[in-house]
Amino acid sequence: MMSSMSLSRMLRAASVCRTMSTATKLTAVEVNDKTGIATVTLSRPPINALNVELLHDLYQSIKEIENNKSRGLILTSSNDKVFSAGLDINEMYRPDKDRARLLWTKLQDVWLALYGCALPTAAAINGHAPAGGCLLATSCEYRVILPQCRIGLNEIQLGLVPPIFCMFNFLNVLPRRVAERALVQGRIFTTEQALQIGLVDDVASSKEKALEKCSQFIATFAQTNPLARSLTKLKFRGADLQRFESERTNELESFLEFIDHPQMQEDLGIYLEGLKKKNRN
Ligand SMILES: CCCCC/C=C/C(=O)SCCNC(=O)CCNC(=O)[C@H](O)C(C)(C)COP(=O)(O)OP(=O)(O)OC[C@H]1O[C@@H](n2cnc3c(N)ncnc32)[C@H](O)[C@@H]1OP(=O)(O)O
Repeated sequence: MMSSMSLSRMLRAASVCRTMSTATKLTAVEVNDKTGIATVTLSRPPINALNVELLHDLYQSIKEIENNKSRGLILTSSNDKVFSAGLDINEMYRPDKDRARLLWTKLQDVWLALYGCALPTAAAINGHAPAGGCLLATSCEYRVILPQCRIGLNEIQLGLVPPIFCMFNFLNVLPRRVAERALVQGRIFTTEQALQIGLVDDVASSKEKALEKCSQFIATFAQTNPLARSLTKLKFRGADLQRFESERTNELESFLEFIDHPQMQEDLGIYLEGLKKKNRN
């Protein structure tokens, strides 16, 4: 039976949170009317693998939140073990070429929207965040992770060359030599290691506490002029955004060329089979 305590807590929560009108299917957007902070929840079971549709919905959600002048954006996952498994490998293995083009373009759009977002952004990393999952988290300004998670940019272990925006994200949060070594080794870090090197800012014992810490980070800007804040952020990130724009077409073509290569297809097939075999054994 529900206690009166939990019922009143639910009623309180219901009165301050509203779902955004155009919330889409694979991302749920909830705005807290008291704080003005919007939470975007990745909701593509089982592991939030980033396919064309999830990337599309995520892009729409970020833009909608930015246009609605929320006070900040928190990114999290509906899965209690996985924040995001990164790009959906099925979109790259024996791909439909038009769809692969769309996948990469949408990944670029999401990076641009999140990395260049005018609002304060934070990630409540409530599960593993390999590859594209880590990319999303490190596009934000602040990260809180849960215990026993794994996070990192392991693209190189799949034979994929990390795109330039992976480099920008790592250079933005890690010392240069740590960033370079992590990328060339395709390192996946434990929660403790991620905290120690500064890949994440804090650790929380539950998703709720992680969300709370993210809200507290965003609240530190309550007295700051929002325009001055966003222009300062863009001054820091502007050179990366400009370089990205000048290389985005080349990066798209190299990605398509890369995944078209027979050896690459063989490697991706083996990797995917390895992931599936793990569950059969
Ligand atoms: C050209 C440069 C590109 C750079 C940009 C980004 C690239 C990428 O993101 S590449 C993707 C790299 N991702 C990974 O290497 C992650 C692989 N997955 C895992 O490590 C784990 O699945 C996990 C830690 C994310 C979750 O572990 P667990 O909770 O134990 O879940 P399972 O491993 O049992 O997975 C469930 C189910 O999902 C399939 N799967 C996992 N990851 C992916 C994926 N990225 N794409 C597609 N499918 C994936 C896995 O095979 C299982 O399938 P079934 O056995 O059929 O249930």
